[in-house]
Amino acid sequence: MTQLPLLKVHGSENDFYLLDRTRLAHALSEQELIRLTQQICQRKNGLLGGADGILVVDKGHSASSDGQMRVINADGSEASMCGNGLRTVARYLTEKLNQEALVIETLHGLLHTKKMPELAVGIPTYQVEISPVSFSLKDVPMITTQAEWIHQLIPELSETLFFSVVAVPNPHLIAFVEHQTLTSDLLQVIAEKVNGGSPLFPDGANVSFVEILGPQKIFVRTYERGVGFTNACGTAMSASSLFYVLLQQGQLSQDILVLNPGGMVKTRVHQQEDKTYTMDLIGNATKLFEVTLNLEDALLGSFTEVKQSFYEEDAAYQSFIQGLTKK
Ligand SMILES: N[C@@H](CCC[C@H](N)C(=O)O)C(=O)O
Repeated sequence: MTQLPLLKVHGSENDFYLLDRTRLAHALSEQELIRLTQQICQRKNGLLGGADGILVVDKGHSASSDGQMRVINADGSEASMCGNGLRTVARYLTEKLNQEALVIETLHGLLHTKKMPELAVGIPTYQVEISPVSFSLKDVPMITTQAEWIHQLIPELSETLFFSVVAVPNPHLIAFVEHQTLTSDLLQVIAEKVNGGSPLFPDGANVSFVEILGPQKIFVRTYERGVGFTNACGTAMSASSLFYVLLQQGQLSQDILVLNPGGMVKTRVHQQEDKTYTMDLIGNATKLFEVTLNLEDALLGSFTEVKQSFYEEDAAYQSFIQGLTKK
């Protein structure tokens, strides 16, 4: 019997099982990892309410990294980045290595993370770098003769919404909308087209609607590739902040308050000397519980012999988000 220790975490209630590969006696194969993710993440029949994905922590390959994060979406596909997930991995490695600033290896690069002052009492808070940012449609990919797609109609998706497309480095489609549209079914309809074999988006993409709430204050609702509706998507909130600065009234290098169905984060958009952009994403990194599974059972979708221990810290996050005003 192979024991599998997992830690359940969330960032703005975008929830994950964190799996530290360095703690495993049995090296998981890629097939086992995908199967495990598909089994435990199911919302109905998965492990203790399921999850949006698995964050796999490992030693980094690069000598300048403090560790590595891989992101497996609930459907078993691999994502190049996960902003909310990276905050929780930053916390995990910060506590493990006793080091407040880290460099974490992701599929497309080394990203800086650091422990920050708490957003509110009892809420562990971390800042992560969102980069590299590319407007090139080759990096999304989006199949069209254009090089970039900024604030333009995509008639195959909608006759009225203007979309902007970016890779940060995972792919995002962003549209600024009115409140009524934000809460309508349209986001799901469009995201299902984008992720349902669209010839324009062969790898699918994350799709977000953004409502401007006031100066430096937006609300982002996201339908994630490989997951579906999520409480929050860190890279989507960062991409939305970028277009808020480029297309609306947002200010470079100033805090933007980003509300989402799972709470809030802060972002900052920076332009570097070489004219490229990077974003800071700042928010909670909350531990929910630890659980030990029997791997063979879990691969078959059976979670009857789990051992659990709970953290109490989510209560502080829940009372914090109760007090957030959305307008
Ligand atoms: N929730 C994440 C993004 C996860 C990956 C996404 N589903 C993809 O396939 O690109 C975040 O916080 O950024």
